[in-house]
Amino acid sequence: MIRIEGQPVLTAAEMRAAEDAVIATGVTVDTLMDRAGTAIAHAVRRLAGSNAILILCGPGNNGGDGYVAARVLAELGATVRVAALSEPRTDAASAARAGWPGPIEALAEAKPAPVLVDALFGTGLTRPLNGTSPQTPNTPPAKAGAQLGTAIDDVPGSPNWTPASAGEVSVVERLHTLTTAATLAIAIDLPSGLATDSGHALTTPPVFHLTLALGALKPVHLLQPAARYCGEIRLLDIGVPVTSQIEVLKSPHLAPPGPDAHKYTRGMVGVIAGTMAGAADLAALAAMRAGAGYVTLLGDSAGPPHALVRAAFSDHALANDRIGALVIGPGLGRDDTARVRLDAALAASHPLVLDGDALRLLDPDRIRALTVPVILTPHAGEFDALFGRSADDKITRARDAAARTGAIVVFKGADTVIAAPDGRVRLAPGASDWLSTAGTGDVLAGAIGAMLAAGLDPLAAAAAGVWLHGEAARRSGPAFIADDLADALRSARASL
Ligand SMILES: NC(=O)C1=CN([C@@H]2O[C@H](COP(=O)(O)OP(=O)(O)OC[C@H]3O[C@@H](n4cnc5c(N)ncnc54)[C@H](O)[C@@H]3O)[C@@H](O)[C@H]2O)[C@@H](O)CC1
Ligand SMILES: Nc1ncnc2c1ncn2[C@@H]1O[C@H](COP(=O)(O)OP(=O)(O)O)[C@@H](O)[C@H]1O
Ligand SMILES: [K+]
Repeated sequence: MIRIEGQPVLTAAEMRAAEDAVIATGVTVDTLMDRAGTAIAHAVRRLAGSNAILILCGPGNNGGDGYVAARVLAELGATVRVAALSEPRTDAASAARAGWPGPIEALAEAKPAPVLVDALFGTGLTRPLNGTSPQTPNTPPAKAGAQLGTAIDDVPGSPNWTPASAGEVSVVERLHTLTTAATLAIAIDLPSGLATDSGHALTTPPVFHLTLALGALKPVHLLQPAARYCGEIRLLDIGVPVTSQIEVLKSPHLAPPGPDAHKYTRGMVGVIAGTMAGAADLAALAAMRAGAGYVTLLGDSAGPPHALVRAAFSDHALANDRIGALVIGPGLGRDDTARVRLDAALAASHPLVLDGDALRLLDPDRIRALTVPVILTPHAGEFDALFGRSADDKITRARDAAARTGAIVVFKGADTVIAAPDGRVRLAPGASDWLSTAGTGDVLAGAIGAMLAAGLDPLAAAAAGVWLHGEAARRSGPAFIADDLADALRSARASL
């Protein structure tokens, strides 16, 4: 089981193409399935210990993986049962089923086991399991068992399919019941019911403890709301080479200061204050705690820390050519003073982190015209205001916005997506939900400013800032405030 940091992320079609490329070299689908099932069996064996295992197998190759895993688990001495939704519909899955020597129970009647393995549907699922229309994006997890529908013997989308009537047992209901009854619930490739590429739930699955991704991570493992059904995610190698412009965020390489360092070599950050001084203070504090050598706050502000160099806002102060990054937007306001300060900041030729109100005062064309490196850090509301609303997935939207503006776009949220104009993307694995408190975005802007001023290239700076921010939140536990988060950047940095 491989940890996910830094791993490439592939869409369902890209994964199929990667598999096809291997198949074109003479490796059979059955061999790939055998590798997947064997890797699953060894992972499940390690996790399950001596507990009994129930594997639910669907009609496609995800189900095929389940049959192979069952056979190998039995060979390893595990207590394992298999329950099937229907007959296999692919040759490879049929062969895998034929290789399972034990009985096959009907899903409708299967009794729970302490360890539940969901091999019902994987990347092939394109329709809701219950035949209803897809859920709206970003619907939070519903209560287990909330979506009912598919009859065991009828497969949605098939000519004979009809919605379940009273008395019939639905696939989704069985999946919820058996998963909830298990002490360990493991999804194969992805929880059945989720769409692979968009992060949407086609049908609400139960929440799993662990998902074993086969061959590569997929967007479903990182985008919300899908990611929160996956639990912990581990990758299994199935011998299929994969590359992608999209990667999971990984811990940055940040060198500590050397003996020849001084405050300016570590990076000078300018933070421009506005109507809400606290927000700029937080960004400045965060830049300091993330490791900047010198942070100056331009505008009205008071109070600690004493290490923060405060100065009145002026074109002269802005012209300091030691400034390696300018952060503008947190608490800036949208009044005439804000506009004047923003104009001056854009004219000052320093690399820019544009956040909060600065994003409300700008349009994509004006950002595109800038000749300095630019990092945008919109939350969903700011993103919609700047780029318009869209039904596209979050990766596509962030990429399009980066291409349109020529800037690095950090599209924030519980699933932060970082996109570069050349198409490279970094996906942050689920950060603490306690980040949903005022001021944490200001802290992120400051942390990214510190990374940019330290000389990292803009994509690396954005990625390092998001990583430090997420790690600081993890270390802060529950109910922290943005001030605590800024302070915790220090221990996040120390952990590297
Ligand atoms: N292609 C390959 O070479 C490999 C694929 N692997 C596995 O194969 C999976 C993908 O296999 P498949 O493409 O067969 O897809 P799935 O196993 O996800 O199942 C899709 C099957 O269900 C049907 N279906 C789609 N939507 C449905 C719905 N709403 N209700 C009922 N049936 C529905 C489809 O017609 C198809 O028969 C991966 O997730 C992975 O687990 C692995 O075995 C590794 C090798
Ligand atoms: N539920 C959540 N889980 C993880 N991270 C979150 C969640 N909600 C918000 N965040 C993160 O917290 C920060 C909030 O930023 P923002 O909305 O700009 O807040 P503010 O303007 O109050 O500073 C972003 O970095 C975002 O990615
Ligand atoms: K599955």
